[in-house]
Amino acid sequence: PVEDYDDCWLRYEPVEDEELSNAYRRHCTHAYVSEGAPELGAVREELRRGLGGLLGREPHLWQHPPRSVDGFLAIGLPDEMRPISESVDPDEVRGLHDEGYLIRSVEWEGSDCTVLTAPRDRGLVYGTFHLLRLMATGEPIIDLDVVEEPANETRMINHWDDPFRGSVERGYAGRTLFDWERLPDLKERYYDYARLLASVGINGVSVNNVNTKIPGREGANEVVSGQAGWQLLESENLEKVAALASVFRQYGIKTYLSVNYASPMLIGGLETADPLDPAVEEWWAGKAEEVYDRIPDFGGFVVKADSEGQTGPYDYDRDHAEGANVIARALAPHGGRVWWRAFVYSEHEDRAVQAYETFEPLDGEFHENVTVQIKNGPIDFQPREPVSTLFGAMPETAMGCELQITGEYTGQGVHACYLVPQWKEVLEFDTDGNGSPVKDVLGGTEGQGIAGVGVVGDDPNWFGHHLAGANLYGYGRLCWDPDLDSETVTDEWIRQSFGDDPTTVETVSEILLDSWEASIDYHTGGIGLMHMMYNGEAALENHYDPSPGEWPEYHVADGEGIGIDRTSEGSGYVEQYREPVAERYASPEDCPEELLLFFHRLPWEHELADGTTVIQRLYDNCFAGVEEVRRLHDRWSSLEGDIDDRRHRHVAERFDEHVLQAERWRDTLVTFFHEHSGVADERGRVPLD
Ligand SMILES: CO[C@H]1[C@H](O)[C@@H](O)[C@H](O)O[C@@H]1C(=O)O
Repeated sequence: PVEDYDDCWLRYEPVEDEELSNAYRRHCTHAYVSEGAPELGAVREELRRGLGGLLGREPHLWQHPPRSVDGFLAIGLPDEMRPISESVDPDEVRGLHDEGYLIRSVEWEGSDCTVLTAPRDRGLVYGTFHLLRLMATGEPIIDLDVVEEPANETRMINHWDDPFRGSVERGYAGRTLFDWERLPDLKERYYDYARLLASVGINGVSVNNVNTKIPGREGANEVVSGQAGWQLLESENLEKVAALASVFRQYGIKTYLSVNYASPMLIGGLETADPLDPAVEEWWAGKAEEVYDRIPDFGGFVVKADSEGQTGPYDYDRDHAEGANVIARALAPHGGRVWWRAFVYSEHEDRAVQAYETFEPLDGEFHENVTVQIKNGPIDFQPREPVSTLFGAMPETAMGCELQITGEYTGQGVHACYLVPQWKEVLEFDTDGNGSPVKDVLGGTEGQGIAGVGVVGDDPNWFGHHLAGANLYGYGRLCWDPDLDSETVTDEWIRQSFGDDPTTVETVSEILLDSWEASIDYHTGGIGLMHMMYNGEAALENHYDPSPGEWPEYHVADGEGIGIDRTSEGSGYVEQYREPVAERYASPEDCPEELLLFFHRLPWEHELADGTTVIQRLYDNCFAGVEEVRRLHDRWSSLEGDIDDRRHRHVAERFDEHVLQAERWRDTLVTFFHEHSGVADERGRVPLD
């Protein structure tokens, strides 16, 4: 059966502005696309779909540059499209990053020629999407002089899909997109997914959950009925992965696999997975050989080890460098890389200090082809966290920043919560107060980059919530260019997804850009508290509902006050930051208010800079968060009739739920704060009636 699903931001709606569409037709009705690599097939396909939609007729694709037309597109590598490419300096193109591209308007034999060229085929794919994005957002395409290069080498999506169960851990958009039972049979949707990813410059996908064994259900190394994620590495399942890789490859996307650290035992039948055991070394080398025989451009392995029930090198009293390096040695001959997750924590008074204590001492110990994948914050994708101390602490190690695109702690696809402003805050964070922002620590270095926990599922709208699509779009754009501002990225997505009606663009932009701060306010009180969610067995409420009482160690609320002392008097976490960052966080006066109770334990009546007490600020923020959600709800309602009914109604219904759920968070938190502080709200709202 033909699957019916959204085109998302690749809708290519007809250009209504006549003058604009005439200009586009003059330059794009004819296109010369050089032969070359599989990626060129993707380029042709996208030109047909894009120009077909935008201009109402498919482009005339030529095998030779047309001389009988006023204008045309010329797309190809410099050597493959002489003499046209001579109108662009070949050294300039060769000097570009491998994935870079150049789009330049030139005159060629009396015609207006728009040249798209690049050092490698992948750049032509990105350039084609750039050109179509300009047209889909109503931008002129005359006098173009675009030179683009990605800031981050690796721009990856981590799927937390459980292949054989078909579920997606922390997924809120239906079941896994990949039909693992039917693979290697391919579906059209896999190509459309690859198009979406390539259109925002994503060049890596790990296809399965980092929890390759279901924690708690399987003894460390037992095998239970029904296949699990780790089994994708088994020979008979590799053809399924290879099939997906063949789709992604056409769009310049490398395929990665999450593997279980005990694979030598689970799959190889060995007695151990000890990284220093020669038989284990040999096993990984053999397995890597087998994988690359089938997938020559395989990206590598993502590993969650010694974390939340997943086994790891600690089982053999080995450290994480020893653990990662045995796999890295197996991948090195094939150009593969290990993305080794630093999400390691266990019984410790302050969870925040652990990743640094575990990995900082290992700086420089990892092989060159190991990337330590670090979550943006020290806890776990909370609405707002301080930035992980590791980004300023491992100069001799390739690092990756792990962000969460799916909204595990920000409303799980029911609430509208746009995370681009959060990611901007993370990437702009200055690790040493001396101009070393995370984006520069990560950018431009082989093996470094960003990995985002995926958000798609097999829902027709892909994301559960139509507005959640903006998160995947924005993630890709920021990975490519972290200097882009939130407003620009947001505007692009809205125009490509909902058209360019000024009221719609302005309103949806406002809703998206204001949603994150609102989410922080009603989920946390907005001054540094976090991790107050339900964590019980009831899967539906898990991390969705409020339950501050469940986590005393994350707020230590009592009759005296609230907050965690992470200064040198307390857990000492603050000392992991470099000066002068540590000094600023260590002082309650200088610490940014939005992180105050993460670093400091304060009396309820402690006065903040404007004289408001801590408790009153918590009340005010929780109420303000709900007021803001109501306002955004009404803003969306006002767009009825401007946006198609199907999507407008879907989002409107979710906003109804969003308001109710935000009220539940507010009421639970303010009651919890009141019960501990005994301080009533100056505005008479708490205690609640
Ligand atoms: C994949 O497991 C996840 C787990 O669902 C989630 O609650 C937490 O965010 O972190 C884990 C991790 O990042 O490994």
